[in-house]
Amino acid sequence: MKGQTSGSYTIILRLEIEPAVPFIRIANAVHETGGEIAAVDIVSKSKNMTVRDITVSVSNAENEAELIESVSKIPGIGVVNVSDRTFLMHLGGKLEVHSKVPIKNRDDLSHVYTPGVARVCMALHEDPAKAYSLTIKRNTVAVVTDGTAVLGLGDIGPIAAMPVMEGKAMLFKEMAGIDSFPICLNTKNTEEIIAIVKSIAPVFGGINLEDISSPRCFEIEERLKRELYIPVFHDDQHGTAVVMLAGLINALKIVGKNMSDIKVVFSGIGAAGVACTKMLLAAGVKHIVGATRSVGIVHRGAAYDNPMFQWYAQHSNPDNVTGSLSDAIDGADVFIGLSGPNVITVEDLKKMARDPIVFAMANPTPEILPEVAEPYVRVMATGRSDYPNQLNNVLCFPGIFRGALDCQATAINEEMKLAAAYAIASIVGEDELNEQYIIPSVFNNRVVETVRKKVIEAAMKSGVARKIPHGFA
Ligand SMILES: NC(=O)c1ccc[n+]([C@@H]2O[C@H](COP(=O)([O-])OP(=O)(O)OC[C@H]3O[C@@H](n4cnc5c(N)ncnc54)[C@H](O)[C@@H]3O)[C@@H](O)[C@H]2O)c1
Ligand SMILES: O=C(O)C[C@H](O)C(=O)O
Ligand SMILES: [Mg+2]
Repeated sequence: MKGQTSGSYTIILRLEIEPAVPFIRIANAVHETGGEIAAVDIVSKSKNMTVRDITVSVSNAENEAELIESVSKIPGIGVVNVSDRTFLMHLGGKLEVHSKVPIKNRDDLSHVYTPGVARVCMALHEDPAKAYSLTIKRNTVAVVTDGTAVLGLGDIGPIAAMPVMEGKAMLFKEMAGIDSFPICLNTKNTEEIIAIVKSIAPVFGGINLEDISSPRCFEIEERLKRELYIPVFHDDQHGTAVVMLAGLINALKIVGKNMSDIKVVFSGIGAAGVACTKMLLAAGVKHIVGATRSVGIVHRGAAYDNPMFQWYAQHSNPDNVTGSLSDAIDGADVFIGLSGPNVITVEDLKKMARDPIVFAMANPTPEILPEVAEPYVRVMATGRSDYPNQLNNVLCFPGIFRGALDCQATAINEEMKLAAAYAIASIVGEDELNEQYIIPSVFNNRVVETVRKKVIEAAMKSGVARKIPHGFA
């Protein structure tokens, strides 16, 4: 099946090629099945045979199978092996632990371990606050999941969640120098998760909850925030809301509309959808309508099992309309997707108000693909790195935790989140802003530093900072 290829789905075909076979035969077979050749390398060459590695971008698994079959049918070609670049990058996992102090001799050992270590233990026993200077606590964050809402893949369990959590830990380190590691829990029980996180908290300077499904995620976070004295932050709620608001602040400048006048439609009222709705209400949006696959448009008068839907009905949908997502989208200025793949169509987009803004943020497959939506929208964004305007919580969590850890904040509060959103939005200058550039790149090295600075200022102002970092008065 032909489709849009993606840099994130790349296979390497190792081929034995007889001398009589012209390379164009292979190139044609790849092209005709919708693949794109990214690189060609020679592995070995003899009189009778050349072995080459052909790196090809494909669109999906079906496309991959079709392409391999087509190439293997060419007379004089043997497919030796097919490897997947993404899988290769996961071999052995993506993280390891390094020690900061060399242990070369007995003397070193006697300081970092028995007997010297005992004196440090007793100093901490007398004053546990010294953990911030004498242990890894001040720079270490736990990435905690139960594997119930992994990206848009749903409840795939704690083991299958590992690659995402290792990825988050890598991003903490690479972007903000924060040490973190994945804690994937084999329980979905709210009380058990709360108890486990509280029990492991002594090691950590902060807790990043990740991919825990709603509505359990709301209670887990609320309770941990109340019962722990370190920042607890559910990334899918607040990281997403911060980045979405940053993107919307800039997108509205392009279309010349105000927060207070727009109608925003949400697909997905889970962790991310609810937090983004709360963020927009705080930013002055008055007309929000939310819909989910299970209950359609959430409205007053209906009885919902999910307590968050009751809250949502009270705080949205001013005209109390009923129906499906497709009904909700009529006349909307902004669509925000935090649900699942391909839930809206071009027909839905055609019903939107002038200059539609579409944030299709479900991962890995958005609510509508940019190449399908683009002719009908003014500003398009997704959560992915292979399209312009990547609205992904990675723009927030490294910087917001960097700031919180550096001032030893007891919490990450509303003021800090709002400050982070405006900080991210401000990185795109007025002269740079355009439909394809509403949000800075994840690789823009000003993001983490700008967010950190604004978050520390907000933490100090709102009274949650326990330490004033250098350069802040
Ligand atoms: N871009 C980002 O930074 C970012 C951040 C967080 C979440 N997300 C994406 O948002 C989505 C929801 O995440 P969450 O943490 O809120 O999960 P969640 O489990 O808390 O909520 C999921 C919500 O989406 C709805 N939904 C799920 N699949 C659907 C489908 N196929 N069609 C219609 N509705 C569907 C559910 O009914 C529910 O309301 C995921 O796809 C996730 O990848 C993106
Ligand atoms: O992991 C991501 O890419 C973003 C977000 O946390 C998600 O769950 O989709
Ligand atoms: Mg997530």
